[in-house]
Amino acid sequence: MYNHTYKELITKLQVSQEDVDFFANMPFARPYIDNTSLYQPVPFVSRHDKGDLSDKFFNKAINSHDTIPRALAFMQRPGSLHSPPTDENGIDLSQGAENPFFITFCQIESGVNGYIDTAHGGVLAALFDETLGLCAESYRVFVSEEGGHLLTASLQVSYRSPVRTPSAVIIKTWMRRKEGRKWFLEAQLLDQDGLLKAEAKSLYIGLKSAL
Ligand SMILES: CCCCCCCCCC(=O)SCCNC(=O)CCNC(=O)[C@H](O)C(C)(C)COP(=O)(O)OP(=O)(O)OC[C@H]1O[C@@H](n2cnc3c(N)ncnc32)[C@H](O)[C@@H]1OP(=O)(O)O
Repeated sequence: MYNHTYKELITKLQVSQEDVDFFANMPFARPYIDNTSLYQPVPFVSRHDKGDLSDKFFNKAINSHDTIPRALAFMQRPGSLHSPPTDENGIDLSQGAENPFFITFCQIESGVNGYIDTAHGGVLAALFDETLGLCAESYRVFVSEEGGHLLTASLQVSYRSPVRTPSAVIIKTWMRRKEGRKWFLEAQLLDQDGLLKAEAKSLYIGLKSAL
């Protein structure tokens, strides 16, 4: 999977100041970038070239001026999240659409179009999968402190309204519940005006042994 652990990568890689400055000009992103925010910018690990053949889809194929030139990730500041409150079904009550655990902002250009001026649904599914995967990995590392990599077992996307290009979007992701090796997560993709564009539900499964 990687020659480094996710914890090493998210701790050591740098957040691009250019990406922060780019999204800081957008009103819908500013509350997350503000110093008083409950969120902190974290490296979008899969956008970084690690000198090997991992993450090529995100750090090369869709990392160009006419595809997805900018992507910026945020995570809830760790601290109050250990042993988060759960209900009788194991649902994490500390997270949801109003208080997602992991967020990404993406600038989407016409190089990922399907129809004219419209982002391809497969690319939106990939953005969901990656952000949900990073959410699950970050939760695993910083909250539940468990070992073992997670793989996508299923991803269900509901497309509510076309995503126009070029445009900037926010993808909010959160942990729903955990059952043994099975991690259930949810997500929303919204435009700059806060309109819901797509929703997703995913299942990640912790590997029994290393890849
Ligand atoms: C590190 C930073 C990067 C983070 C971002 C990453 C995001 C992108 C991640 C990916 O895109 S990964 C690539 C796409 N995914 C794959 O290639 C996974 C291919 N599938 C597999 O390798 C295996 O099917 C898998 C590891 C997911 C599960 O195999 P296991 O042998 O470990 O599972 P097992 O068959 O023992 O099932 C365990 C439980 O999960 C359930 N399950 C397994 N697959 C399922 C499925 N597809 N849908 C629903 N349930 C499923 C299964 O029923 C069972 O439930 P119960 O415990 O309740 O009985």
